[in-house]
Amino acid sequence: MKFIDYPDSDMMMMDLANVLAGELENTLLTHDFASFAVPGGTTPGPIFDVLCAADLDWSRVHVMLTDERWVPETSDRSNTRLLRERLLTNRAAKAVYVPLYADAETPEEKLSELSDALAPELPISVMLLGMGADMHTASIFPGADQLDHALNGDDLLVAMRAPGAPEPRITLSANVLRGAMSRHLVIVGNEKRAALERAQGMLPEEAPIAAILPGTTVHWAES
Ligand SMILES: O=C1O[C@H](COP(=O)(O)O)[C@@H](O)[C@H](O)[C@H]1O
Repeated sequence: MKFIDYPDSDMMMMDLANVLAGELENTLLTHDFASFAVPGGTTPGPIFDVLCAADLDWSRVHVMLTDERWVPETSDRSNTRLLRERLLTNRAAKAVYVPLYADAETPEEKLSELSDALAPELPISVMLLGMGADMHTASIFPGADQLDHALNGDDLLVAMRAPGAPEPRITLSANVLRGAMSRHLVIVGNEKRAALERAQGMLPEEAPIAAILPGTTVHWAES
């Protein structure tokens, strides 16, 4: 794991957006398309605001979420909504979007359909992850009903429910996350830094982020 400590989060978001744009550009030099996985939640919005204006051939960038909350796009909790409002806009409006949500009561009903659409996009070319203070990443939560399946199974996508998540989730499995050619984790604040430090001495069953850390570049700013 490589750890980069930034003077402030504005600088971090700007720098990281440029790093991600550079990696996508490099991928497009040698591949027909680049697959790009990003988190939802409260952290990545400012990165998306910069990245969406990057001068890239976005029509060859396939954007997907690392995980989704099983709520319609009209909900404030929808990660898809965040993406549409802040990443898939400006120049990046030309990107191909690979959904992790479809209209159904439960994620299980759409798992096989969404997995089939995801398979041709793998391995992920460039990935950005987030992390909660409880050490979950994507939607792989400590205490989740399908934790072992998400950490150790071969499926691409896993549907799960967890005490720390107010709604059902769908998440890329640890296997898919670890397969990404380039892996970045972005976190802000001392609470998450301390959680990350603790996670390094823990099993993935207690601290799911630990399953993805080897080979990942961590970007951190205090505030
Ligand atoms: O629920 C989620 O949480 C994590 C962390 O979110 P943050 O608000 O603490 O940045 C996020 O990475 C994940 O995509 C999201 O669904």
